[in-house]
Amino acid sequence: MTIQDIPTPRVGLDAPAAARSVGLSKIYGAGDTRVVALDAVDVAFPRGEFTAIMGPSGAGKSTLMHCMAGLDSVTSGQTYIGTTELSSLNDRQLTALRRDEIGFVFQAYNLLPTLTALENITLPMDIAGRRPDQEWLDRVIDTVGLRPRLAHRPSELSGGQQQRVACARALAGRPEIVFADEPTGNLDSRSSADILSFLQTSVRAMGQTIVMVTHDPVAAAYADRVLFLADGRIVDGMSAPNRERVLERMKAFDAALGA
Ligand SMILES: Nc1ncnc2c1ncn2[C@@H]1O[C@H](COP(=O)(O)OP(=O)(O)OP(=O)(O)O)[C@@H](O)[C@H]1O
Repeated sequence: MTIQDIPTPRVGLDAPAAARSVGLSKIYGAGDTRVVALDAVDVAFPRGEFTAIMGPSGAGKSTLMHCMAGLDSVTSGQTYIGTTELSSLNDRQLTALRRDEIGFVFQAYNLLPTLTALENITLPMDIAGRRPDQEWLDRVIDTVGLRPRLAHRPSELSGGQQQRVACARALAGRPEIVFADEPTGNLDSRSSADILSFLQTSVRAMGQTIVMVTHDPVAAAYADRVLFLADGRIVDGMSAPNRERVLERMKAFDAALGA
């Protein structure tokens, strides 16, 4: 595989993207400790699509998500959620945008231990003073299969159930986009499959946009497309992935990088 074979993801205002970046670079440190974590990345995440981001450790996957979500500042370039350019916002506006437009799912579920599952799910809306859309909330709760557990606190739930609460919380406010950083990283295969099916259903049946970082070809196969990152650049892409093709591509990729 050569760099010329690599399809460049389409970036343009004509394609409605839930989020996109233009020339996004992120440099940590300076001098001897300088690390180019992202190197002029152009990427677009179209609405209603489930994108998996893969690549070796240190490739810049988490940095890309954090910059796209306004959790980390960029060194140069622009990031957009919908049509809003994040650097144009002040801190208060950025906090509101993160709360209202973005859902997050992290490996550590970040649930509040004193709240019930339902209270955790609706917490972002409660903080924002927004009433949940009950029909949508019911749909999310039923899709995630948590109705019998809504009154339970996180400590009374299994890891898989806690992650489902985290997913439901991310989706409950109908955000423009959900960023999930290894959402199934520490779950058994059955719980992982449940979570991934739920994320996939939320995209296919409810039109959600999801970006998920994963190391797992099985998880990536639930996505509509996989983007491969290496050394802070998007170096490859794959539509309609399946486990075998993703594994093959990862091997080819390792060989090319090792060459
Ligand atoms: N706060 C920071 N200060 C300095 N360097 C950082 C910081 N955060 C990340 N880096 C560096 O930026 C690069 C990209 O890191 P990032 O966490 O985005 O990679 P990743 O692809 O998510 O890796 P992994 O799969 O191991 O989680 C790495 O070389 C990392 O060491």
